[in-house]
Amino acid sequence: MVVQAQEGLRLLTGTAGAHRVLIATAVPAERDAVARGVSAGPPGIDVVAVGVGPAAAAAGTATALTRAELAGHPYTLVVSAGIAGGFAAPPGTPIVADTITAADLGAETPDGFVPVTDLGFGAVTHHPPEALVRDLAAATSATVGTLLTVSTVTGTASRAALLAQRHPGVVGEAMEGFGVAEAAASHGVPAAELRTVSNAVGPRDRAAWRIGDALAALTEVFGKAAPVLTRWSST
Ligand SMILES: O=C(O)c1cccc(C(=O)CC[C@H]2O[C@@H](n3cnc4c(=O)[nH]cnc43)[C@H](O)[C@@H]2O)c1
Repeated sequence: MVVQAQEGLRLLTGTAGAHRVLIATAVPAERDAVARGVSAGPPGIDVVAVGVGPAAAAAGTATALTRAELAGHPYTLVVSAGIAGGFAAPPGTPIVADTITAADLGAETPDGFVPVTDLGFGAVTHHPPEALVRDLAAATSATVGTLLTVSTVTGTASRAALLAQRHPGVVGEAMEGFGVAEAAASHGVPAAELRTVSNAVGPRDRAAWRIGDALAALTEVFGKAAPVLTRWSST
């Protein structure tokens, strides 16, 4: 069911209730894959496509959160979802973030990259609730680790190696997680990130992206995750 629509923003499968989950994807194909997965599960989960990149993700997520608050049925949990590049995991693998980090939010200096937090500004990392990460990983068999948010898709082996060295425990990169988490934090709502791998992070080879496999896996993963998300958002 389409609850609300505006340019580039559609909410699906929603019901009004005390506890509601907002899932934010980048593109409509990801939204539809996730919506197929959660449609057989418990009610109270909305899926919205917010656009590609951290800025679009933050704006779209904040808009959906504000609308829900004004309508008197606020969200109690937000999830960034979609496909992702994997650092070691093969295509189709589910990955869940215990750490959501903006990998390129900072300054380049002669001594290397400096995150904005070291410059005295803002945040570069969000930590989803530990119990939620554990429960999602158990339900979906996802690999747990750091999910990076980048504004530029990694396209060389040297950049991939640099990110892996800078972020021990990294499992994947995508382009929205940090924006979604920033919007959630500004509304006092916990955030998580759950994705499936479509490609290896490294030398650019768009023809090797297994988008169909990753989207099919996304549907399966969110079918398993839906009861966890609903249960967790009501505790
Ligand atoms: O072309 C299609 O049919 C299609 C269907 C679904 C999704 C797409 C995308 O291109 C989604 C872009 C989205 O994917 C994330 N992503 C995936 N791999 C990476 C990566 O290696 N590095 C960074 N981001 C990646 C990202 O969140 C994009 O927003 C196309």
